[in-house]
Amino acid sequence: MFTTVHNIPTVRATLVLVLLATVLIFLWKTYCRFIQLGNRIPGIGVWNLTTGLLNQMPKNGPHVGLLGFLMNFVNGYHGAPCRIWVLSELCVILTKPKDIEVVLGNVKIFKKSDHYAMMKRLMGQGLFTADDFGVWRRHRKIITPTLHFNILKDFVPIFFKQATKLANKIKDKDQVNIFLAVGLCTLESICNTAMGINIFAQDSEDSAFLKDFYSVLKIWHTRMTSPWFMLDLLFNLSRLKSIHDKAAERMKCFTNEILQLKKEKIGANKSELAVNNEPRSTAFLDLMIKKGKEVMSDGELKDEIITLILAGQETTATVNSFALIMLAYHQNIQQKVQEELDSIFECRENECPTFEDLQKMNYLEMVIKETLRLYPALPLIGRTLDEDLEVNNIIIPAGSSVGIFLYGTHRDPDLYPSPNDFNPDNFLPERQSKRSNYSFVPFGAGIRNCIGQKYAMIQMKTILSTIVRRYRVSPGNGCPSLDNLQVMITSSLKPRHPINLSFTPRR
Ligand code: HEM
Repeated sequence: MFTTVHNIPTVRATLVLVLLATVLIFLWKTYCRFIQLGNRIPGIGVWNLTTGLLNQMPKNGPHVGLLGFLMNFVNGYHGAPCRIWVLSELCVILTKPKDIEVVLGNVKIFKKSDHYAMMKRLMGQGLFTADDFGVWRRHRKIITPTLHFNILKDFVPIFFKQATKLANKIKDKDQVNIFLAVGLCTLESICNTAMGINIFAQDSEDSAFLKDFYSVLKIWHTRMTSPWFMLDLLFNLSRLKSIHDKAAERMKCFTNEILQLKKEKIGANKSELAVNNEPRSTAFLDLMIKKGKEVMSDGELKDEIITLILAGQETTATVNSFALIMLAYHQNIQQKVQEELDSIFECRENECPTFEDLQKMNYLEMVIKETLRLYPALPLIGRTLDEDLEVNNIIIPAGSSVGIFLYGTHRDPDLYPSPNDFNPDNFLPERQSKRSNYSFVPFGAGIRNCIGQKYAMIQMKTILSTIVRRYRVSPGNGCPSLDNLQVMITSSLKPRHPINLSFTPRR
């Protein structure tokens, strides 16, 4: 009897030890399997994040930094799936349409990869970075109708007003830093349409929201171009973190103020929901408050508005700017765009396009698509796998990240002849129909595809047509030939150096 009582703690300790050993053996076996499967995929390992990665990032050539590294890397494997071990993390890069389809066409692959963590600090559970399927699905259901064609139609005069402001600013300048000028125009457009307010970004660069917005983007840029800051640990110890977090907090407070103002107006039963005397009863925020009263909390609404602003501003600024650069360097293509616009508008000089006018801009649409092919605003998208996945006879183990390098896909010579040349004819209907849907994925694909693609196309057509109707665009100083154009990944795709363009009035 005495012996048995005395032995109980020993038996318990033994059981705990056995359990612990079993768990450890299980984890070890899983990890060994993860490493074995990872090593079966052709590729490289990066064991030294600072100099190891930096040495492999090209400083010269058309694609620099991480973008250049990825281009060289996938070309080395002729587009077949290839892996990079970054310390103990496994990332498999895909570029071929049939491989991309396996990932983006699979509704179960929902989670974004870790490289979205930086954006998640600001966007939280907003659609772009959400990792909770239930929250994402509920929000997507509420937001999708707010981007319906009938609502987007009403945005054309807003885009036109901002494009005209941009066109007027250009008039007085000899050289225009195109990314800066277009970025302010798309920021104002998205604040107008998402929140129903003006931040006067194009009138004065003093707006607090504008400064915080650019401060956040600059820090994202620094993180994407400095491998040591990609590590959360080092970033969190740096001064940049507090600058980032303070700017992000102020942006959230600003959004919250707008939200509360609008809610008060709805509470007071005022039909006019505008702030800043801007009549915008169709802004996304208004629609989400009205529709999602029961289902979206204030925190969720804030995340979604910040998400729409960040996801909608940078991307459209990038594509509009690259499209103008391409037109400047391809005068024959610009001529064709101008002829198309002249035939649509005839003598309606400087009038706002109607929605029907936009539908007739077929050649401009091909120019935009070709720009999206060569310069996709988001060149790399990623997912985390919860389960093993077979791609092209290779097993990618659960726990890995999959990077879809769509910049590489869009420049694959098997899909596009002379892939680095700017040729809108690539999007003639007969050529397009011969390619897989997954050979052109600037807006992603599958359940997490871009919710703003129709918005983007309408906004880009309005802005570009407004500028090209008024001006002949040509290369500015400092970038005499396209051979000097170097692009890189920051938060989105950007030229390495500022690009200036000149604008000569047509009439
Ligand atoms: C030329 C412009 C644009 C491009 C190239 C673009 C590209 C993309 C891509 C590639 C994705 C998928 C990301 C992934 O799979 O991880 C995406 C998602 C998203 N985009 Fe866009 N986008 C553009 C414009 C916009 C605009 C104007 C808005 C909002 C008004 C917007 C809002 C979003 C949102 C909310 C998501 C996340 C959707 C979800 O996960 O449910 N985008 N975009």
